[in-house]
Amino acid sequence: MIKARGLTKTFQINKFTVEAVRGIDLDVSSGEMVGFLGPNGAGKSTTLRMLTTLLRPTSGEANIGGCDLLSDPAGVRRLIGYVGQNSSAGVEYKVREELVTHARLQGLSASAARTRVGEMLEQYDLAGLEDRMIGALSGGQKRRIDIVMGVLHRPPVVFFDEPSTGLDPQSRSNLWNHIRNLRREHETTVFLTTHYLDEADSLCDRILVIDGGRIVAEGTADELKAQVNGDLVTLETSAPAQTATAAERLDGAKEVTVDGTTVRFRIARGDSVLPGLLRELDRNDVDVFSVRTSRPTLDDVFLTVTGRSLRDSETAPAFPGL
Ligand SMILES: Nc1ncnc2c1ncn2[C@@H]1O[C@H](COP(=O)(O)OP(=O)(O)OP(=O)(O)O)[C@@H](O)[C@H]1O
Repeated sequence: MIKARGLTKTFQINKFTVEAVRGIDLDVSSGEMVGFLGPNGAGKSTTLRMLTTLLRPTSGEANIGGCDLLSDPAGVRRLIGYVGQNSSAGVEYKVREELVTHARLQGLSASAARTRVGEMLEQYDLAGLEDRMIGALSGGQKRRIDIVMGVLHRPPVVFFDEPSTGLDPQSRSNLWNHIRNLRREHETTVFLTTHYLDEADSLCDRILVIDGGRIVAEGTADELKAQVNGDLVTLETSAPAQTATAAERLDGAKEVTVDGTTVRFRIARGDSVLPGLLRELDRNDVDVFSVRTSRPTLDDVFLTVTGRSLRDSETAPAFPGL
């Protein structure tokens, strides 16, 4: 349903060149839900804007449902819905009038537009708000209006750009249910960008990790987690240096780090090696205040494939191409 080969986008700002997207290949099947995960400035929105015909690629090719991005942009637009980062709904309009106008622009007749908007308002828990001004709605309600605007015409492919940014946890989980329903009810293909690992983990069949304009990892959440070697063991002790030395001696222990009183390391089957380590520390009069083992997360995947944590990357340079 979505196919791209060698997609690139280079921006020229004065004498600087920003290589925002550096050759991306994509194959998304019909009905698949794919997450495009990466830190700020990784190239997610630029890729999305190219795939939705909002931005012309510098090179490469792509098609959506068989319609070529460059030679048939109108065909692409008929097949897609796009929910951008910023709301496109007019804040000074009433909910129903804005949505009906939007449905009419999508080619629905006046009566079909009214019927469709009524159904969507029910479905997206917006019934009763028909005559409220959009500007006076809550963040979660506005986000649901954005989604309704993106899917009113029942497109087979919907692109979401960071759908839940700025929402509280309850609104996020509510929004996720609406995104899941799109596939359940209409077999919609969903392609979404996010920097929330839990969002990608919870919603997506497949995750593409993008960093510096390139796809650096790809797979299901489980496949990606399996690339990270071992569980993360975290200990708080009275003698961190001694604890780190003991951890380093364990067969297969990796990435041993000390941070204050906290010692962390990775090892396969962390639960089974801990008793021996704790006995040794006890024999050496080291007090252990707490112990935790955790299975790899998508954050660990990001760290493994890019060498940086996704959170640290929030402060990554704005111009990775330089
Ligand atoms: N119109 C533009 N002109 C110049 N540079 C741009 C433009 N749009 C994006 N960039 C640069 O391209 C790179 C990729 O930006 P992009 O918005 O695609 O990243 P992103 O992964 O979507 O980030 P975020 O999570 O912050 O939205 C960044 O370095 C950004 O500064």
